Amino acid sequence: MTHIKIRNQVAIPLSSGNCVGTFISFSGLSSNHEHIAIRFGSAELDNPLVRIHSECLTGDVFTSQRCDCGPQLNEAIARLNEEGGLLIYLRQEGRGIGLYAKLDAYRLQDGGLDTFEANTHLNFPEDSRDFSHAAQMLHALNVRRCRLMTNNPDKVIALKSCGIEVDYAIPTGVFVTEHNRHYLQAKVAKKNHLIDL
Ligand SMILES: Nc1nc2c(ncn2[C@@H]2O[C@H](COP(=O)(O)OP(=O)(O)OP(=O)(O)O)[C@@H](O)[C@H]2O)c(=O)[nH]1
Ligand SMILES: [Zn+2]
Repeated sequence: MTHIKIRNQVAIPLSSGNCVGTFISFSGLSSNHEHIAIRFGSAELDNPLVRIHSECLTGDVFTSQRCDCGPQLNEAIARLNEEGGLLIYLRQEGRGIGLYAKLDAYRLQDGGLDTFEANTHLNFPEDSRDFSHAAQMLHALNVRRCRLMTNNPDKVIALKSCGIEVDYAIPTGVFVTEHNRHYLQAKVAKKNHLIDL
């Protein structure tokens, strides 16, 4: 594994959750993206609560109802602030295909394809994300074991294959709207997400 180190740590007050997050940048990441870790409270490093969240500009910033990213991010920040822990925010927008391609995929979804079919129709894998960067960041933070907030079994498998033990997975809330029901159903049907719809 590449040798990665903490580059800088800066405390930033956040209105969401009315808390302070310490934003941690890294040097030596084997990625061109500026992935970031945010530490809340006095996160113990033995077995911390961790949320690994992939960037979703439309959902995280603009409150898009097409997905569940915004509510999941807010839920994670609130819980991490309460209990202490780490948010690993990966800049792999659109499951790794980028924002423009995600918008192309949305158009195809409006024509009837599901969220995974739209990706393959555009000649992308169903999910291009690489969670090894999250594992590298956790290693640099001296975390070898964590309690992961996720419904996605692939994240647990990916972390374990990179030497991070997942003590147990904590399900996130289920945030269904009339606009994201089809998106959530596809995650359950095709990627075994543990969401009770
Ligand atoms: N290609 C594509 N990406 C999408 C679509 N909807 C949301 N996304 C992206 O999916 C990713 C969602 O990431 P997460 O919430 O971390 O992960 P998850 O796989 O849903 O798993 P959880 O840990 O259970 O939330 C973000 O990068 C979004 O931009 C879509 O329709 N097409
Ligand atoms: Zn989203």
